[in-house]
Amino acid sequence: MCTTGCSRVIAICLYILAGVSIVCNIILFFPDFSPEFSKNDQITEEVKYMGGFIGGGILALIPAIHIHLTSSKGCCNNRCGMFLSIGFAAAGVAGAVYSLSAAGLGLAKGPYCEYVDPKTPTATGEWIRPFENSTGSYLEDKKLWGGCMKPEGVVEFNLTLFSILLFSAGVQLVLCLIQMVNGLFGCLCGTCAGDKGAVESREEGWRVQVMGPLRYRCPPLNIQPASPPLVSTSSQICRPHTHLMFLKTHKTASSTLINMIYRFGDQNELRFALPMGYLLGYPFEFNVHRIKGYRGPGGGKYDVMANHLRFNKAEINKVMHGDTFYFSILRNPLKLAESSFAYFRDICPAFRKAKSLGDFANNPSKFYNPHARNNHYARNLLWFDFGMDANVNFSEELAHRGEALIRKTFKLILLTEYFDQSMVLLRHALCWPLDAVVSFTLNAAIYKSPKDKGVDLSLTEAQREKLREWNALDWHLYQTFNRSFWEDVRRFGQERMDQEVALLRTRRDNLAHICLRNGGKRVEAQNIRDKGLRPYQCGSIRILGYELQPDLDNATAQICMKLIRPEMQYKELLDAKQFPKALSSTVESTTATDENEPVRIAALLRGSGGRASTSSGATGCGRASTSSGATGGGRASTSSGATGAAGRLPAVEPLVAAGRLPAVEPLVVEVPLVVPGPGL
Ligand SMILES: Nc1ncnc2c1ncn2[C@@H]1O[C@H](COP(=O)(O)OS(=O)(=O)O)[C@@H](OP(=O)(O)O)[C@H]1O
Repeated sequence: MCTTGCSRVIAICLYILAGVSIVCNIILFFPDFSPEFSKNDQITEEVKYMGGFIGGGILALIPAIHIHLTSSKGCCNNRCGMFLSIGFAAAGVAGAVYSLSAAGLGLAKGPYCEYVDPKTPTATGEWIRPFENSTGSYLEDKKLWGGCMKPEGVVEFNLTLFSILLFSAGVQLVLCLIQMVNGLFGCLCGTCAGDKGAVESREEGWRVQVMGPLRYRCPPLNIQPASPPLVSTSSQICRPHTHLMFLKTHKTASSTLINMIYRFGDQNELRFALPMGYLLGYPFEFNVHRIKGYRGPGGGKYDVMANHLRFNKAEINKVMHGDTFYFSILRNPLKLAESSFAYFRDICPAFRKAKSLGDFANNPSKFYNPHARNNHYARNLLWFDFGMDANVNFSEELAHRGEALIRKTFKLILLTEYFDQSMVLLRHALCWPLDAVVSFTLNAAIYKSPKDKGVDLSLTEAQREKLREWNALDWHLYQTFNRSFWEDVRRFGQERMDQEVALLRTRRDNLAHICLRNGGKRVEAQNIRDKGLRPYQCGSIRILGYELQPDLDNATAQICMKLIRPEMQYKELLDAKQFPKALSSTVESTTATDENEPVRIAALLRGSGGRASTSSGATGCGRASTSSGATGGGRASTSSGATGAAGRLPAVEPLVAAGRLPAVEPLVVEVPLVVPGPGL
């Protein structure tokens, strides 16, 4: 029997015994079943102590109720409930001892009665406790009992009821002691329900258990967390997550990540919350009306939300499933500032006014107007993307509050600098196959090339420090989530992590060898022959892409294309798939452009060589709305004939089957998705 079952048996026994004790104690007030003797104060002190009522009754009932709750679904069927049951059981022990003592004394001293000594039957009776000093020996000599004239049969009455009380208090004592041990086991080892009943969150190392209107605080116990582990073990059976919300933070490798998410969703027919253009209302806080085709509360939930948006939990909740897995990625704010400075320089006034990143770092406030449009790219950009006010002064309290808010919702925070380790954690958290998280670095820029005049990103140590201070809220997030990240890695196992990272890298090398020209050397957009594979260019910075190996057969080309298809083209492909009738003109007519989004993608998709013109009045690199220039609703054509038509493209298995790619052991998947296997 497990701890829960044991609790149930104990609770039921305690209920019965408490009831018996209360009834016996009450009856003891009425010898000869008459109220007369109580009225005349002709009952013993032991009855008046009410050991059976208070000790064996009330003090046993309270633990019984709690112990019962630990055994049934609800508030207390968890480690915390079990821990508390130890205290309740201790109260039960105290009650039982009290009842036991009162009953023992009552038995030993005998009843109060009108007594006539049997040796002198003619004498008149007097109200005394005739056996008070007999230390219980009167119980063996029944002849003495006859001396008690009134109340009639009081010795038997006394004997029976106190014996019952004595017995039940003894059993209660044993039961409560057992529950103390059982509670300790339940607390250390978990209940049969595996703590499912509790709604738990972490707060300063204390676990808070919400129990209806009550809140229990349990001391931190040095035991494994009761919640399921973040990562699965290789032998664990798990079910792939298909409800995802990825907060696509800026300049953090989020385009590489979204490629994986697109691939997986595409492969498994997931429903995406797609933007009308390329942003879900960014930089304004997310609002459900930014989702293309949103039909109101009855329009059903989305499986995946991943495009750039400013986080707004309440709105996101309206359209995402309750079990959605929230995750995001952070980057060292200094590296992020370099990337952001280079990429957003043309649209962010604070950056534009500065001669170099170092110049900006020397005195950011000189260049920064918090009210100017697009200046959010210049300060605490991560904090801003998470939906918080990035312009407030740093304080420890604020930083911790922001951190706590993020922790409350986001199950996993990845790090750009440890991208491969992040992918291992992610794939285990999501129960995805290895191939679903193999990727090539997308959206990478080349700076400091002689051609990139004007983008000087060099920093002195003092300037670095100033930038850290300027982005203090982001710096706090990065540091704290960096710590948790490595705690997760430690829990996962460093050796296991190293093995999986090596496997992931080998897989990437294999795929690069098969798929990519020059073994995966990155190429400037205008040199990519297949115009559909040219990445979007922003401002004066060069964003690199890849070329496919020439002479790939059609099936292989289609597999490989998915890995390097730039974000916008992939989004258009998914859009065309999800809104089949909304090809070209229809898409265009139903698409409202975000106020802040420039219209530049058309040139890209038409294949103008990558660098989008800003002459259309476009104000920035915010990923424009689609246009009729999107070939076939965004179906980027390729020179190799892999058209990327809307519909499912083959996964990597054909490459494995053909012996070109080694097989890898997948996680054991409990329920296969629509299409089992790697999500390429
Ligand atoms: N796998 C991997 N590992 C490490 N770094 C990577 C990876 N993939 C992309 N990147 C770098 O991420 C930067 C682009 O970030 P985003 O794609 O998030 O940018 S965007 O906000 O969507 O425009 C960009 O950084 P910079 O080159 O410094 O600008 C990319 O090089």
